[in-house]
Amino acid sequence: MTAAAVGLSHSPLIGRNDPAPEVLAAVEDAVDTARTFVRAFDPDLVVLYAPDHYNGFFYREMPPFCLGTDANAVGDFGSSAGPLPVDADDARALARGVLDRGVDLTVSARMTVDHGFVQPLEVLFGGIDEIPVVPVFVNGVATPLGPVGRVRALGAALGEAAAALDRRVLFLGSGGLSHDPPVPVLEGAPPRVADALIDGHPPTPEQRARSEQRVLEAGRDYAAGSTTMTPINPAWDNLVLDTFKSGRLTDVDRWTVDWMGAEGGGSAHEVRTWIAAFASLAATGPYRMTSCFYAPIPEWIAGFAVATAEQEPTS
Ligand SMILES: O=C(O)/C=C/c1cccc(O)c1O
Ligand SMILES: [Fe+2]
Repeated sequence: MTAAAVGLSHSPLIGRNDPAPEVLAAVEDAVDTARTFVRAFDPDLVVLYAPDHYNGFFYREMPPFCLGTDANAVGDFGSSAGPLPVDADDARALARGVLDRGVDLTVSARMTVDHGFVQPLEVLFGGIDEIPVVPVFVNGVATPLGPVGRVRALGAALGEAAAALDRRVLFLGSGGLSHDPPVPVLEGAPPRVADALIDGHPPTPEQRARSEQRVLEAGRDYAAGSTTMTPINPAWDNLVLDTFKSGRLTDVDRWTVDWMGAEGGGSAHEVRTWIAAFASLAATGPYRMTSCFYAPIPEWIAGFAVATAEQEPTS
């Protein structure tokens, strides 16, 4: 088995509320580097760790992690809708492997996913149906959140399980780093919002348009410096990236949920997907980061990063 990892921030505001042309050009360069890396690695399976934004997972049952043996994208914010090409046999084998290693994993035979899963597939592969995937939801939005060390344990267990497959596996983490978009919060929500967060009534097109407009306006406020949300925190983002670069992944076991939220805002927990992806790669042997780009991009409400990593060659 051969493995590599990519971490990639997502934002539904890409293409809708863009930063200055020179920032956009730097992002495009970095994403191009990641695309070239992925093309050269030539994966035949992507294990995709991503969060959800109350499109597929709700408080009626909110698992910390969930692996899909089948998945369908809702098409929020203009992202692609429809089925993901899930490799169900590999998905089942990986689920068994994770459970055998003592990590309690929920399995879904009909997972619903949103832009968190779709955007990295579109950006790196040109669409959602270009490569077999195993989608793994990692809750990074809905509190309460469990210990960060359990996310590392999930990633490590899945990496060990993947090592038994005769595959070229790309572990892909979607989200982060510091950012605080207006994602609804159950605690203190008015009854209509609370019902939607618990039961997940599919929004009408008008409701979806209104909530997407709210995110767009939040991006404009962020860029104008008039936001009341937690600002992007480049110092914290660089600490997080340095942790992945150094390979000292056990450091994350000391990261608390409160500390992450205070430093990086309500959606900084999306970086859990990166932790899982790098822990999976680390479980296959020593790795090295081959590229790492970072820019604070308030227009996208994103401490935006893209990083690639490969296994150290064995001598
Ligand atoms: O409202 C949502 O569903 C999410 C918005 C968002 C905005 C910026 C960065 C992100 O990671 C997001 O998910
Ligand atoms: Fe997100």
